Amino acid sequence: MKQKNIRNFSIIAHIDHGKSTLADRILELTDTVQQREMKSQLLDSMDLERERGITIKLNAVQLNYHSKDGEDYVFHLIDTPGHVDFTYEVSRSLAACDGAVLVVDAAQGIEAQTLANVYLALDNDLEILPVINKIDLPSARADEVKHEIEEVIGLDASYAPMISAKSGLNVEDVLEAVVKYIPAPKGDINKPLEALVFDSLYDAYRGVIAYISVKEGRIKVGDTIRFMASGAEYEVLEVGIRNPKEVKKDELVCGEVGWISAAMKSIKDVRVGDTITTVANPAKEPLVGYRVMNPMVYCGLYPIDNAKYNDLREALEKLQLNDAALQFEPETSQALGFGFRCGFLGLLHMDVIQERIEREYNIPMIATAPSVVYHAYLTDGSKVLVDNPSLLPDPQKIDHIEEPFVKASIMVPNEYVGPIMELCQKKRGQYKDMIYIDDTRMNMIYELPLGEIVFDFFDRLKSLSKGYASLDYELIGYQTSRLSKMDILLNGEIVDALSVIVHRDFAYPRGKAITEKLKTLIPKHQFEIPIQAAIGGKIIARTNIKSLRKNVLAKCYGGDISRKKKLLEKQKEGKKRMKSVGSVEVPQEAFMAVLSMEEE
Ligand SMILES: Nc1nc2c(ncn2[C@@H]2O[C@H](COP(=O)(O)OP(=O)(O)OP(=O)(O)O)[C@@H](O)[C@H]2O)c(=O)[nH]1
Repeated sequence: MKQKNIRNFSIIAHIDHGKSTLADRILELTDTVQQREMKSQLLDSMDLERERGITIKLNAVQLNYHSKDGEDYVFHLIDTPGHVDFTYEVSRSLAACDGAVLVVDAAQGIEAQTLANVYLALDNDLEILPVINKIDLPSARADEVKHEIEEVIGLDASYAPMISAKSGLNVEDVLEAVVKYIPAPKGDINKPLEALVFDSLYDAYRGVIAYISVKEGRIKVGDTIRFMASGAEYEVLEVGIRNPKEVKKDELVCGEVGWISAAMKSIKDVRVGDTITTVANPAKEPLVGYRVMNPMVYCGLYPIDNAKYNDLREALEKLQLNDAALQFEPETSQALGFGFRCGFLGLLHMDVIQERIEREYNIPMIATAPSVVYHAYLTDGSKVLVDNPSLLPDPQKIDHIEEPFVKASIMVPNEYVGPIMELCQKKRGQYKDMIYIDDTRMNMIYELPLGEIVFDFFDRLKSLSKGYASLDYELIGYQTSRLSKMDILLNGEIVDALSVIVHRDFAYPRGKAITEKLKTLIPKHQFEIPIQAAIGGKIIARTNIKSLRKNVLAKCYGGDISRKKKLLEKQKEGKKRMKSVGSVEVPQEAFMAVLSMEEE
């Protein structure tokens, strides 16, 4: 295929605006494979991949399109992850493209992730092609949304296709616009190889498969390649494309997007954003944009049953094969025993991993509340990174503490601006800017501590705005804050897994809220249990869980032994998720109590 007839693009959108639906329609419209055949082929390869323990990722599909201009085109449709946790991965996937189809819901208009994605696409110098979707909806206001795109983003939307991805209406216009407006890749086949790694996955038989976009030169079977950032060298064993089935080829040349295998053992050698070149004729400079990803959020994962400790380690190791961003190391907690401290890119990443361990590996766990990474500067001049609040050094030794801050952009209908400003203030936000999107909506810009966002910020935002607010954020750096460790004592003993780092101005209300919340979550025992919150040994809040009255079962159910059994059975069921901390049985929810608190 001539390079001028290749088009490499992604679809970008705010969540639920119809990205996947449009991608499905495009797959059907391009004659790569017949619709029915495609489905069965896809399933086949998915089964195979399941057996091998890899997740199917339709991350780069090659499609053939016969355009109305009479020419044949090859499209590479590159998928992007759909969440702010994966901004870096999204940006690398976009870097593999020359253009982006921007899908905007005709009823919802522009939202926070619409803008965030547009900025990422512009950073990568992509041509952006706006598409108005869901024009079949009665609430669609396509012309207004077009106007919004022009006003807020500054794109010419006059030629934007107006489609219904659901019914297929006008979807062909999108393909024609891709041909017309998205530029062909520019590379030179005679230059040294420069191939961008934009994704990877682990295959138990072949090792790591790297997904690449060849920007300059060519890559073929038998080449010895070098990853310019990691320095790893391998001999290429296979190259190919997906259509969506895997198809092997002899080589990939500039402008093409596909995969390579080279018996690569570790995903750490194959970093997203790295540049592949050949050892024989290396490129002088790597492609721009490579970054090492560091986890932003940490939590402890502890098996409820201590005997499952090794199973948990194996599960984490397996997940890590496919997920270079996941980090973990063993840790011990006085309260919870042996477990792992795990690092994640964000809260969604954390939830996904926790869920997979429980569902796919069947290991019931206690997860501690997520924490960000604090920088503690000690009086002796040294600096300690603290990702577990219980390990914050002795206050006497600390000179000051810094915490990560994000720039948050919150898009919200006008009527909710007041309550949301109040929320941001409560969360220690610094107001930066307010941008009018149209007559009805604003984009509020705040700087907020990441530590407050990992608390209940997002849930509060959604409930205050009846679901209408959308949020996007990016890390902007570290700032000094007046922070202290707050310990929680159950029955007089500190429970290390419940320690949190709090701002001193908020310590009292938070201490009160946490103790009250724990009171509702921890079941009654045969004895009274005091719950206390303390900072540096000083108790700042306290409450009690009253003891059970004796013989409560006997009293309620008299001699009815079967009902009593049922009740005990039920309690046992509930206990699965409990961990004995000293003499107190603590349920999983309690460790997350700090996350879901209504303050005051
Ligand atoms: N009425 C109508 N609904 C649509 C249209 N396109 C998509 N939808 C619906 O909108 C919802 C979201 O569509 P998806 O394609 O899953 O959206 P997405 O952007 O891929 O969402 P994520 O995968 O969650 O990021 C689904 O229920 C679709 O059926 C359309 O043209 N008209």
